[in-house]
Amino acid sequence: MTSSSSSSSAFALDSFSYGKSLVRLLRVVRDPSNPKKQDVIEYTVQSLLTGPTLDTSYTEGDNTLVVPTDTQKNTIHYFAKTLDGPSVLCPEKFALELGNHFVKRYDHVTKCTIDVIAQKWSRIELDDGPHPHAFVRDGDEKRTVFVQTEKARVNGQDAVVCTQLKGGMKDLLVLKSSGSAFHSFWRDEFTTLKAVNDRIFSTSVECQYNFALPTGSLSEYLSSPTLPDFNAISSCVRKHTLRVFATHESASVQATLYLMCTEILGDAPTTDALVDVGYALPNKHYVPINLDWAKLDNLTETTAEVFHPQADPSGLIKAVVKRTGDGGAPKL
Ligand SMILES: O=c1[nH]c(=O)c2[nH]c(=O)[nH]c2[nH]1
Repeated sequence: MTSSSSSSSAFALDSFSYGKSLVRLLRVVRDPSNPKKQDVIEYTVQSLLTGPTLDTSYTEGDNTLVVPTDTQKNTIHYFAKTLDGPSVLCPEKFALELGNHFVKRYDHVTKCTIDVIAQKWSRIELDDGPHPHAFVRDGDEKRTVFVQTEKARVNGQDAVVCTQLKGGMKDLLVLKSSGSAFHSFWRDEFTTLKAVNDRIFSTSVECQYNFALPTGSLSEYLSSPTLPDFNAISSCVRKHTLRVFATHESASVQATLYLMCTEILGDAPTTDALVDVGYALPNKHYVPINLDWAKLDNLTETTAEVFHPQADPSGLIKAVVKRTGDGGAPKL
């Protein structure tokens, strides 16, 4: 059936949002007392707006209320330029400022989501200390932020509130060549996997954590002295992730993942602002290469030295751990 012959009453617009993705920017922040001492951040930002009266932009081609995606991109650039150093250098604060703006500025925009991906630019360390304005991309790892903001009534007043606030990281590639086992698993007629006491464990860490949501308006939260130290929490998550990965005598990816989460949540007070921590860990397989043809033993746990990195398939182990007292059985 062509669209012209179908009845429009058979359809209802169910959900919609629109905005700009892949808005890339680099911001330089100069130290006022020494302009050659600088910080940089490089962000890839996405904004998505929605609101009930925007439905006619889809159903009737009515653009009257459409804040163009180009305007959203300009706004992201404007905030990157005008926010002070501490706000722009922290991706959570940057995302919250944008989410607050889009919902506050436009009466008909009732909800907004902001995604920020922060690239890694580390200061170059020289023999005589850190360089004031030279940086190195020392890894693919990125810091991630997801913010959702909405219109609401707070203490009888119109306000913008934050309904989701997530930090995280992704693309942190790690490998350990020992200290990882996998045995005693379920066996049936489909099983060919051999149990191992020692194997290579490699994963590209993706981690996401939910911050406790502000109870009042977002404007109040952003100017509050008790705002969490988002940068310190990010460093803390990274530190525990790497420490647990390196030191845990791993029974499985699952067991290491769970320990990472509990170690992070247990690191009070640094992480008291977190309500949960979750990971998605691909198990990137390395398979010993058969060198029997050369009469070289390379296939046992103790003799395997040359491995084939497998592009695919990989395992994928995911879980979220929250503090107890939140109630409820695990969501499967
Ligand atoms: O740590 C692991 N967990 C699994 O669930 C699994 N499954 C598998 O084949 N290898 C592994 N390794």
